Amino acid sequence: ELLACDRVWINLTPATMSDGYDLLAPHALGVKAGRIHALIPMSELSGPFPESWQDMKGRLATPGLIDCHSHLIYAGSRAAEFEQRLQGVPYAEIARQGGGILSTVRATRAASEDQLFTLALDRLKSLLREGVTTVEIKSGYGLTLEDELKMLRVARRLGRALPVRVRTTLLAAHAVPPEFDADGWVDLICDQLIPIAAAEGLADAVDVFCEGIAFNLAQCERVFAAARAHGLPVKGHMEQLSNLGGSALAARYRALSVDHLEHLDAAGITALAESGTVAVLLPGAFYFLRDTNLPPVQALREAGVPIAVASDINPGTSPLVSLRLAMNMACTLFRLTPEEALCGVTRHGATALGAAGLGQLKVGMEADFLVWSCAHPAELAYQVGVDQLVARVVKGQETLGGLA
Ligand SMILES: O=C(O)CC[C@@H]1NC(=O)NC1=O
Ligand SMILES: [Fe+3]
Repeated sequence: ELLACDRVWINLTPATMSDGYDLLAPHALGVKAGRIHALIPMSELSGPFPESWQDMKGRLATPGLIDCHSHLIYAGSRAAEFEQRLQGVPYAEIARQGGGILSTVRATRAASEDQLFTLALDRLKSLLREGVTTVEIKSGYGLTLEDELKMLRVARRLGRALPVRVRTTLLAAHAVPPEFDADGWVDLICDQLIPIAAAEGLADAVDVFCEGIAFNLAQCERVFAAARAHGLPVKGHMEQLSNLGGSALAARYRALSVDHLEHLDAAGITALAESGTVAVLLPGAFYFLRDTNLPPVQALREAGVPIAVASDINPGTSPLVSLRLAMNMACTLFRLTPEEALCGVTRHGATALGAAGLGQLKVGMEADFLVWSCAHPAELAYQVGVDQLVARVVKGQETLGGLA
């Protein structure tokens, strides 16, 4: 089996993530045509081994990390309003002064595709260096037909430029642009933007911000129905600041995921358990907003709802460009275990993107895996800011060299 492989790594200690860590004894891992072709215990092999088989000396191996929720592409900065907020200026006042999402919208509309690409590239490289091999990137700062499509094109271009899988999400229902009222903007999303994005293959999913300051249940349902009509799966920013019943609506549309969930209730949890929708926790926004209303983690566990963790990188509520920091916060703030946090950025992160072949070390899965210098997988959520990657393999190709 191993002799048939394009490339072989030996003496790996795999955390397969197929059921919790599922930490195995040392194995050999063989890759063929970008997929895991063999995963064999070293105890079943006897040397001498071919020179080309790379000896990883017993080091920990995990699936590539999956950041299933980011707003990585944007121009401008919200640092000034961060400073104002810390000085006690209320959100409403900042919004009245033109701050908030719409200030990022103005800067993103004014930026060219090239400028947005260059700005996002550095953020994306930071994620890749800490082990992210798949990232979801949303639109949502253009808020015109052309600028939303521009953002999705930049996302697709990022996936071609770097050794990473990019999943794109149309989040035009992120905020109401100044030129429309909410219903008028939802009309354009449903009648023009979703059809074009689907026809041009620019969007892998459609997302909404279901909130009092954004779009109501009826408007979100119109967007979901239009997405379904064009064969696109849906997801939603749900129950972040209040409970409009967004998660139950998303479950009715068999959404891939619902995200944030600080105000999720029992009815929503029951609906998610029935639909198989993933609960994506975004501790970066909770932390940065100094929120105190915790998502119902224990109730989600008891209902068997899969829990994922993501960065929610965005300039307003989570300017924290690190998935491992999000893992650490999911443990320290939301009391996930390190094992749940790692599952949340591998197997469950893959499910939140509908990416069946990703997120586990198993024969037949995509050959996206990482080799670490740390001894135990719990360290990945425990420690932040230390470069511990020894190898980063995407589609069976070693990629760390290209990220220097
Ligand atoms: O403030 C921003 O720029 C985005 C806020 C961000 N978007 C969303 O739907 N929820 C959030 O916290
Ligand atoms: Fe978000």
